[in-house]
Amino acid sequence: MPNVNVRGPEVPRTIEALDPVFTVSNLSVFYGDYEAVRGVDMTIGNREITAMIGPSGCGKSTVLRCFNRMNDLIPGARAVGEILYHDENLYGDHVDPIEVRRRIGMVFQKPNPFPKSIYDNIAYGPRVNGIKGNMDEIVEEALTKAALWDEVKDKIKQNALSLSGGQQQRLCIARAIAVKPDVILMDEPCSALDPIATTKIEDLMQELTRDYTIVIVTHNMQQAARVSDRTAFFTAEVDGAGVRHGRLVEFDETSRIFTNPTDKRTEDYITGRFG
Ligand SMILES: Nc1ncnc2c1ncn2[C@@H]1O[C@H](COP(=O)(O)OP(=O)(O)OP(=O)(O)O)[C@@H](O)[C@H]1O
Repeated sequence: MPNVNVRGPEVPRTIEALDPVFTVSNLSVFYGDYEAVRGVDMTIGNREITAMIGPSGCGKSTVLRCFNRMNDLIPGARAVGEILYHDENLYGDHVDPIEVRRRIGMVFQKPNPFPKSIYDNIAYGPRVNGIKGNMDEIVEEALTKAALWDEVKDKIKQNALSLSGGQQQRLCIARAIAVKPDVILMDEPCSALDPIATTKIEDLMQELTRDYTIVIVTHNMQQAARVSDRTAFFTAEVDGAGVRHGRLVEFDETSRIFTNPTDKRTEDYITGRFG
């Protein structure tokens, strides 16, 4: 079991990350010459929910996108440092980013179903990935796991855009599940949803954590406190030249981050004094 230094500046502490899926070491991410995030060390535990919180622009989404190499698709974006995925270098020469994105799915802030039937939204990924099996069963299983089957089973050929926002987001989660991922990344998945739809997604996350590892970026601290096992608090620091860089301030079990954080900046943020 590797021990990971937690970036708790004055009093560095260590936590033991059980069975890490990702081990991030000294990760910096650039957009062109701009170093958006600097020197991140963290581990993502298997079948855990890890939340990334912090004020706007501190690099949460940037780091999240490194976990499935989505930043590769942004011209000029570059990750430096190391991310191990199950002990393998995620950015190694032999690694296929398409396969990475199948294993490590992503759900975005705004539900983005294809303008196709509910059925075809789910079936698309398995088809293009050559997943074998009875497609009807694959579709039903994914929708069931995403807690949507009962609501849509009678209108499976209907256009997905006819669903409510919350249903569309669960459809996007079902779509991610259908290609049999290992990890699901979620970038503010509830920010466009009402409280009831948000609760459904949060309940769903708790269910999904039995089978999947989840990393979520959220602006909602209560959400991080409610759903996650570990929390990473990021902030932006201004360097001598006046340039802002995202930094990971503190990473620990969620209960500790919210009750007894090590760093004053974390405390100020979670108590609402900052951000
Ligand atoms: N595609 C891009 N090109 C250039 N700069 C970018 C790009 N995406 C993000 N940045 C910059 O990187 C920094 C971190 O942005 P990022 O979106 O990761 O932060 P965040 O913490 O997720 O913010 P928010 O909470 O507002 O979504 C910001 O200064 C942002 O302007």
